[in-house]
Amino acid sequence: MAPPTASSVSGRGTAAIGLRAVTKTYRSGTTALGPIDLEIGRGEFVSLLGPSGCGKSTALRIIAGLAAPSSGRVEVAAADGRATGEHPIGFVFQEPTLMPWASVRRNIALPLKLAHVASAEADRRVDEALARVDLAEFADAFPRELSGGMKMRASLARALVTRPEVLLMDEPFAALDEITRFRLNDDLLALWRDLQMTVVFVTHSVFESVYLSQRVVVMTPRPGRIAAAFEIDAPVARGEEFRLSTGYAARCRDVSRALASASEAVPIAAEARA
Ligand SMILES: Nc1ncnc2c1ncn2[C@@H]1O[C@H](COP(=O)(O)OP(=O)(O)OP(=O)(O)O)[C@@H](O)[C@H]1O
Repeated sequence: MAPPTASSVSGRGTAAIGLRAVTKTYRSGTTALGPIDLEIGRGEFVSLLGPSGCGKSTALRIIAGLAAPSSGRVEVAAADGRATGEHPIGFVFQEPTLMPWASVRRNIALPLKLAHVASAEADRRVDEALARVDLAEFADAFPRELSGGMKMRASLARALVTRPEVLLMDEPFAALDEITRFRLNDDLLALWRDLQMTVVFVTHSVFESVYLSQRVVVMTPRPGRIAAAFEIDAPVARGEEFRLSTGYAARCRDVSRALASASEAVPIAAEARA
């Protein structure tokens, strides 16, 4: 596994992430991605939306430095002066991937333990992360004692404990029921505003992408390219009122149409070959 990339994009204004003509072809011969050019501003909330298998996770893994691009360049800006155990990038996966034999507290502390953070400081930061995701009361519980939504909160806390500037989320709420998903959407937006992180959020859901994002990037089927991008020019503070508004419905319709037309743009023969 390649170490996470955190080279500077200084000189590009407020960009946090830059993908320049990035492609990815796996050793199996599958071309998953690109070329993709994408710039994401510091503090921006961007969703990558596309059909299954279009390369969304691949793009996220490349940004995280968990996979290398086959060609092109990836730049992730990171402020200098990080303390031990801090990391510019946090990653939340679709599965909470908690250690079943360890308490919530020990699961969240894991990245700090791996970074040899002193235990008093680690305890302080774990407490802070637990409070942020509203799990303080469950610090000593084991994952099997948590609901799906709580497991995902624990997974989110584990990503926050390293105080990332960029949070990458790969369909984190896809397996949750709708009520829990809505609640976590709102909690995530509150965290994003409070912590002023840059968030890149992968989802299949048009509704979720429009609700959460400042910008929705629509991808084509594999190999994933950018088919369209939509600025969601709604107030940063969203909620039930936004979800029920005609503006929200209209934006969802536009994004949905773009997604459908991006999918139709791929010739059947090319699809069959891919
Ligand atoms: N490690 C790998 N080796 C070979 N092929 C891979 C690997 N990872 C992903 N792929 C292939 O690359 C393509 C894109 O996969 P990726 O997981 O990035 O898509 P996705 O848009 O995130 O899909 P989904 O929405 O279903 O999670 C798929 O065809 C997948 O089979």
